[in-house]
Amino acid sequence: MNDPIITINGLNKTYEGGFQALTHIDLTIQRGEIFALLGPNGAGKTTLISVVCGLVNPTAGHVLVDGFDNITHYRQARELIGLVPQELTNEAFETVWNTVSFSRGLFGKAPNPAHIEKVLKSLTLWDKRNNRLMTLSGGMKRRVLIAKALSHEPRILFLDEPTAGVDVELRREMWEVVRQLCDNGVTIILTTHYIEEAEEMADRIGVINRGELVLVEEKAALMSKLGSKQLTLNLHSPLTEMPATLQRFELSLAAEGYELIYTYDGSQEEDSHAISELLTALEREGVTFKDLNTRQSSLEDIFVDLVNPKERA
Ligand SMILES: Nc1ncnc2c1ncn2[C@@H]1O[C@H](COP(=O)(O)OP(=O)(O)OP(=O)(O)O)[C@@H](O)[C@H]1O
Repeated sequence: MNDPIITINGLNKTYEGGFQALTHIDLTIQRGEIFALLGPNGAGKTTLISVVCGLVNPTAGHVLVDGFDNITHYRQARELIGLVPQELTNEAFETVWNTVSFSRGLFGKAPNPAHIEKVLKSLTLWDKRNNRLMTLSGGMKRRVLIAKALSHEPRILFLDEPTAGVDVELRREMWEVVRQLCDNGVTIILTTHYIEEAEEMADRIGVINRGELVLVEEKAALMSKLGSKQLTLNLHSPLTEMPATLQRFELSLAAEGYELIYTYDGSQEEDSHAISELLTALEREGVTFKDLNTRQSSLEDIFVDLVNPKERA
């Protein structure tokens, strides 16, 4: 698939005061995908989407939105984008219908009640269309923000931390809404610091840390790399070095020699043979253990390694 809808080239952002929030970001978003931008607090996620949406000026670099430069052709580029901000900023006394219709007007689009109706129905807000926003639950308020962002029929939707601070049920509901939008042909870019959210939702994942994009990969490829497993044996007595007869196995020592760690590809048939061979070799060598456990590496391991490499060293 190579049908870019957003192309970001050499983007830098230094805020007044000298803080560099983005460092040379190159990124292409494909039409129709769900792209998750994953990063810890303060990594630069909001800055990046604000630059792409034309709300913050870059210090250097370019952004093309479906071929339109987002500065020289701001209006055309912006019209293609819907942005769901992080904070709930709704007009408390306004009705759902009026708020969403008004948002459409802000883009200079002629009223289109049929479109507003479709959006409200798709977000199960139709029954609430005459309710004032202050009377809605938190989940409904979030859906109103999405409805506002979709009111002018954008082809790309940015969701900035769509599920920050919401409960599990509402998170699942938001995921479902996002999936449906994607099924309707809207390209989705969401920021999150929940690994689970990126894992659940995204076709591709980009990891941003301290203003740098440190990884961009198809989720499926990333997950297949995560197949590796670790078997940890807690030894009775520590090993100071690896016995020669064990060197053919992929072993390492930890916890001052009290832990023997065997790393293997959990998806292979041969692995089970290798494990029994290892256990036999240990017995011959007189290496005994009091406990053992296995674990599978996760996206979280990769994320922690990328974002904080020293922590796990
Ligand atoms: N207007 C500004 N002036 C100066 N520094 C700013 C400004 N806006 C953001 N920053 C700084 O830029 C860095 C990146 O902020 P940004 O909001 O983009 O991060 P984020 O990844 O979205 O974080 P979070 O997950 O907490 O929302 C932070 O260190 C922040 O303090």
